[in-house]
Amino acid sequence: MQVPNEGHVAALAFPFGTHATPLLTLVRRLSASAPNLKFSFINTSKSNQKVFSKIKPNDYQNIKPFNVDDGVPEGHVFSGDPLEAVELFLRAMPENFKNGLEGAVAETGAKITCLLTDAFFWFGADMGAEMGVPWVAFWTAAPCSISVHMYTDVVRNTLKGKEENGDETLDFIPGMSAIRAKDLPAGIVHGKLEAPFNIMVHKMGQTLPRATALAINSFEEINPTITNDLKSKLKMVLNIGPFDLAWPPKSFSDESGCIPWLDNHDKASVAYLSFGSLLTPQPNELIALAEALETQRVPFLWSFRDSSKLQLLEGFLERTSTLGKVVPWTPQLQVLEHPSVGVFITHAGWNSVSESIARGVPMICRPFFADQGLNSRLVEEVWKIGVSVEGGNFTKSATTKALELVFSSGKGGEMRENIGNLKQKAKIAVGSDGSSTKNFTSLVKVVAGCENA
Ligand SMILES: O=c1ccn([C@@H]2O[C@H](COP(=O)(O)OP(=O)(O)O[C@H]3O[C@H](CO)[C@@H](O)[C@H](O)[C@H]3O)[C@@H](O)[C@H]2O)c(=O)[nH]1
Repeated sequence: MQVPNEGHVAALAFPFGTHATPLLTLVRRLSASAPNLKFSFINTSKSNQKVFSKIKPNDYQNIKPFNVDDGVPEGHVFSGDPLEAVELFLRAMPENFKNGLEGAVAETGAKITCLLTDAFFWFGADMGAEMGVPWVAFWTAAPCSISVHMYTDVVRNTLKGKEENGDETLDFIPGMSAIRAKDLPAGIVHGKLEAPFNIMVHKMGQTLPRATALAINSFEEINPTITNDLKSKLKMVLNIGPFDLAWPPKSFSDESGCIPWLDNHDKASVAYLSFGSLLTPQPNELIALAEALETQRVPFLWSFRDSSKLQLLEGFLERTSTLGKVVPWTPQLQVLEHPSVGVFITHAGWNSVSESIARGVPMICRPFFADQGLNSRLVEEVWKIGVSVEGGNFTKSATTKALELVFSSGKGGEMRENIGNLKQKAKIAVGSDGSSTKNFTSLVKVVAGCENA
């Protein structure tokens, strides 16, 4: 493919959760495929520091980070509500990004030729149109979750007056017959529909048909019906993942010694626990989870990010010091790759689910918010590669039951077989002739402005 000598791609990042990291991964891959193009990565200073600190300067030579206002007023004291920082940022949008774009143009001396944004940023459609450049939206989660945001009005109209216990299924949407109203993210039929975040994702669903392309960190074969339906509604749908299989990181750090610890365990015997970059379960759930692990004598490796809550596990930590290992952060990809890991106890954030699929590890899901309920339902009911904790939260009995199911029942064997098959499909998708590889080539053409080349 001939890539033009000029071009300046501006990437606009959502600075919360695991959003900016996959966008930067994508930008790095694009810049490796189109080294003649300039890339500006526009994000808050805090998030830029975090995501760029994980990579070496050599790995982003033609990518320049630019900082934008995070919307936090001077001297602001946070209340402790995790959504507060998000809402302040949403209020600062899109003006902060407009300033960021101006700064990127002024400093590089190159006008923008393509706008690549987190799909949340519905205003990318107008910005792209004003600049006369393509708007490429990037969805960091599964095809299923973008689909529910596209169908929000249909779901609201169809379920109006019917929603009693949340068991109504979305069988009126292609590929969604297993999804129940109660699996949906808040803001579609339940929760505060007028909350700023929910307004943003609603607008996103309405605006995406204007995007030149939608790139997704997934692969077509995982939900072909949903992907085909999206293709019928959008100009170009490009599943280009799973990223961690397509472009595995070159190195990793294991400061807490997780891998040597796993080396000392039997095949498929360990439960790995992590709840992503944002969450820690409530104290009663942490205690119930710990009790189940201890009683079942399941060796465990626990990524426990909020050290202030560790005191809740006093006693347990001492009693289980030879059974388990609790660390502040793990090299998750390498952990899931390790043959000793037999199950992943997860909040079902999309990156975690996708990484577990790509490494063939069945899951026990305890979803909290956003797309996590949908992902858990897909894991349990559609792909049959794991189970959700009964009753929706960790109790000792529900966790014990889930552990027994995965480790000691025939169903656990079926889950391992099913996830092995899905893993193979993922590998084929990112192989030289696979669907994700071909889609990525199409994306490079769009971003480089030579989609007809
Ligand atoms: O000890 C750890 C814990 C996590 N991770 C990594 O952190 C990421 C966590 O991502 P994810 O599982 O998606 O969780 P969140 O950080 O909670 O992700 C937010 O963003 C996701 C993508 O949009 C959504 O699916 C989630 O619901 C939302 O909470 C993964 O890549 C993990 O490999 C580590 O490397 N080590």
